[in-house]
Amino acid sequence: MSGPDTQTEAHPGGTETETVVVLDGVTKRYGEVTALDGVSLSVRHGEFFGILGPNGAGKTTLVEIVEGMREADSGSVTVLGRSPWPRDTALLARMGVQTQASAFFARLTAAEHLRTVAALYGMDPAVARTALERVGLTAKENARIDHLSGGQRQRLAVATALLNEPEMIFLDEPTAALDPEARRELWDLLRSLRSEGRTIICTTHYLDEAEALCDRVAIIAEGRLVALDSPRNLIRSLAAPARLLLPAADLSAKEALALDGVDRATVEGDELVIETTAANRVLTALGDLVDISDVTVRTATLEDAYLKLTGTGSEHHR
Ligand SMILES: Nc1ncnc2c1ncn2[C@@H]1O[C@H](COP(=O)(O)OP(=O)(O)OP(=O)(O)O)[C@@H](O)[C@H]1O
Repeated sequence: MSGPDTQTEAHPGGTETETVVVLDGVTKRYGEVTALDGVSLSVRHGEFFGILGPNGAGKTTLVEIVEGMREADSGSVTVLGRSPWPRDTALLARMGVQTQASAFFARLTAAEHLRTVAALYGMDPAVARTALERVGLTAKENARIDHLSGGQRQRLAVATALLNEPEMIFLDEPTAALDPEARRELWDLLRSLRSEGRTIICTTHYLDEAEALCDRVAIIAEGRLVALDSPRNLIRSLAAPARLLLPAADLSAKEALALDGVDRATVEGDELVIETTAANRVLTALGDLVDISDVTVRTATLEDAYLKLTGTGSEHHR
């Protein structure tokens, strides 16, 4: 369905996808600092779109311009077919912005907090109940916010973005400071929001999160868009090698290097680390030489791609 508020984008396969956000040459300066430097990108309807980048890269500035909270110095911005600046209340009603957990009314209960936020935005306070149900917090509706766990508080933060049943949701580091179990539970919730057909724009510092959730990821460094693709394509386009790990006692680096397809072989502690872009071929060859159950395969991750693109860190981490 292509309504009057959306634009369509032709794809090589011939299909057309609705585009809900279009940025063209967006630049933003704060005095001497160029926070965004000619960023052009588009976000498709219904996608989970990640924005990644080192601290100070310009992510918040980018999201705030899309939300209509900041004005770009130059370039054009279209959201759901409209300009977000100057603030457009009809557009705001179609967006949900996750409030930061630190912005909560800490002494209120979860339900009171949501009713207060709803009232602030002129919504019926009854929407609080639906939002609490949606994030699985009904049992905690009467619990004070300062008595909630970190995961419950983050769910409440997501609930604030759902009060107006928005078409687009903006999330800002939704799983910051959560333990692994709480993160995974929140990921399930976020996936279910996406499966309802909502478009989600999410900043994160966690590469595993982007890999697990995002359809596409924009990587921003020093105000510029350095990559935009699916996590899988980003990993593939950089041809980051897979690493095969096995006990150093099983095979020497020299023997490994003699195998077809091995790019590098180094001993790290008591492990032999083999790098290859032909993991299947090398594994087959290793099967004749060592007990294959001793071999651990680590395929390239978004983190490999990210470190290469942003020029930070070591390429040889695991
Ligand atoms: N209101 C402001 N006034 C002046 N400089 C600002 C302002 N907001 C951001 N900046 C600067 O603009 C640049 C981009 O900041 P921004 O907050 O957009 O980055 P970010 O990628 O969101 O960073 P982080 O991951 O640390 O939140 C930084 O150099 C920052 O110091």
